[in-house]
Amino acid sequence: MIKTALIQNNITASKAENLSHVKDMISDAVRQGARFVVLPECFQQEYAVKKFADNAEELSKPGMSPTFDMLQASSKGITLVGGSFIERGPDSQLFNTSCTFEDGQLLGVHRKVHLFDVDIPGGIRFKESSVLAPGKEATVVNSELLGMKIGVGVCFDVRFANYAEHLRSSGAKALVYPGAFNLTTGPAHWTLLARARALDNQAYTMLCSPARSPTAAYQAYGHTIAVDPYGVVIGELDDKEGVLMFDMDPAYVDKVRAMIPLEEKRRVW
Ligand SMILES: NC(=O)CCC(=O)C(=O)O
Repeated sequence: MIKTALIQNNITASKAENLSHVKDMISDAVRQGARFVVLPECFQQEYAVKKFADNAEELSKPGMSPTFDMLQASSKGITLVGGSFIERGPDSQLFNTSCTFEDGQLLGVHRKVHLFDVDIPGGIRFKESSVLAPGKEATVVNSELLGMKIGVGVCFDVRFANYAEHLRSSGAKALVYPGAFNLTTGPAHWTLLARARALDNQAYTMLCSPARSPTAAYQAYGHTIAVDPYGVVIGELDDKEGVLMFDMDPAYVDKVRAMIPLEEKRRVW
């Protein structure tokens, strides 16, 4: 069994304060036995197009990313999907980037592939692509500590069934999406998408959101959720700060895949 903690943190206007707070939340979860920890999308800054460039950090230069450094230091003895933060890439392009660490080592870097561009009258308008560039790679990391492969996407990536299918066919037994849905699409689609990705791929599926901040321009939906490979919701938070802890059993993935052998039956059209 893998004790897993999905952290749903409050976000303030101070990046330094957010980093220190999340560092403490990770330490608490580890003290409670967590071996696998997941953080939300943009866990250290407000999710707002106008604020992306000011908060961007370069990964390529040692010491240039306080977020990278905090995540690396916090991953001692555990596996950590470090939510996401805005990365300034080698050509000054900005990416919404998720770094996964294991015991101080960087396991993988996922740059959000599908950017969140929507226009829902009376609901929400958002255009990530006005400032961010899309990543090009799918990301599956091989965790030695957990003895399994984990597929990583960021938020809007969860809407694309073919992306999740690619992660599963690359060996992932768990699909992890740091995310920050909103009050329009959250109630409509968040739980449905988590269950759909889990059921289609017979994989543990986790969507990890920041808590809702009533004063922020972008109201995150919260509702961090974990679903098992049979499509059953293991647990879901409300919109307040909290930690969702549960046990993940990689053998249960094999069991579900053996009981309902979708891979064997799959036909390509
Ligand atoms: N941060 C995001 O990608 C938000 C995605 C979202 O809210 C959606 O409805 O999709």
